[in-house]
Amino acid sequence: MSNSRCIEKKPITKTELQINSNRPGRQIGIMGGTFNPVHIAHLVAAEQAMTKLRLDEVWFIPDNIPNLKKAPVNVTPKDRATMLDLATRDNPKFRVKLLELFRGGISYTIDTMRYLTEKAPQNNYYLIMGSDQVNSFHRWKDADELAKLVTLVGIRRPGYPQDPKYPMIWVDAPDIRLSSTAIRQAVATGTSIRYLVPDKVREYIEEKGLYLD
Ligand SMILES: Nc1ncnc2c1ncn2[C@@H]1O[C@H](COP(=O)(O)OP(=O)(O)OP(=O)(O)O)[C@@H](O)[C@H]1O
Ligand SMILES: O=C(O)c1ccc[n+]([C@@H]2O[C@H](COP(=O)([O-])O)[C@@H](O)[C@H]2O)c1
Repeated sequence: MSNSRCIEKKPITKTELQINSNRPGRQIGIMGGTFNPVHIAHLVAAEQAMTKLRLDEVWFIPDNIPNLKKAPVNVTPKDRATMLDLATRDNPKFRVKLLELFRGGISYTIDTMRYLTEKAPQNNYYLIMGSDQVNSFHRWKDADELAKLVTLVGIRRPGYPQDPKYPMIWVDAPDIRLSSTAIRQAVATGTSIRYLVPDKVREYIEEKGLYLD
């Protein structure tokens, strides 16, 4: 299978559904993010990539300090990880991995993927990202090496035209115009976030009084 194949906007065909069925090893999707907080677009992107690419699991990996954006304020890494756990618990194929939080410092995806590929070289890794990240991927640390270690998977994100500079697979998923920033702003202004995040995440945000200022 070629990495440069583009399945964007086309109906999924039988061949595409079988895309990974004969690749040896386990097929693991990696969904990295700050998840401040996790919202439904993260979950939809992961589920669509997992089912359409026939992945065995998706591992959600919250970053500690993000490289190219402002570090989260007024929320602890534990809060972000707990919300991720609450959001993914009912899906047996979704896993939360805290290795970037334990590693500390700025989270570079290359460090994570070097570690994972050394630890389990039999696995094939698929780095799932929205088109905002696709467009800035060339600025990531050691992007050339990273693009060789993993298969890059893009999910279209409203407001961010697709402009890939690296070969990748596009997975067609429903457009959801939503961001963690919008969730935080909604809470701060007293607007409902019901249905924008899983109920348990909303309850956690309310109980802990997160994002009120
Ligand atoms: N609405 C969306 N559609 C598709 N992909 C998304 C969407 N929101 C986030 N993603 C993707 O999910 C991953 C993690 O994103 P992140 O945790 O930074 O969320 P965010 O909503 O972009 O946060 P913030 O608003 O705080 O920057 C990234 O690859 C991002 O591109
Ligand atoms: O490794 C890098 O240089 C790098 C630069 C920007 C983003 N990332 C990763 O991309 C994922 C989404 O990032 P963000 O900023 O949208 O939360 C998250 O796992 C980040 O660690 C990684």
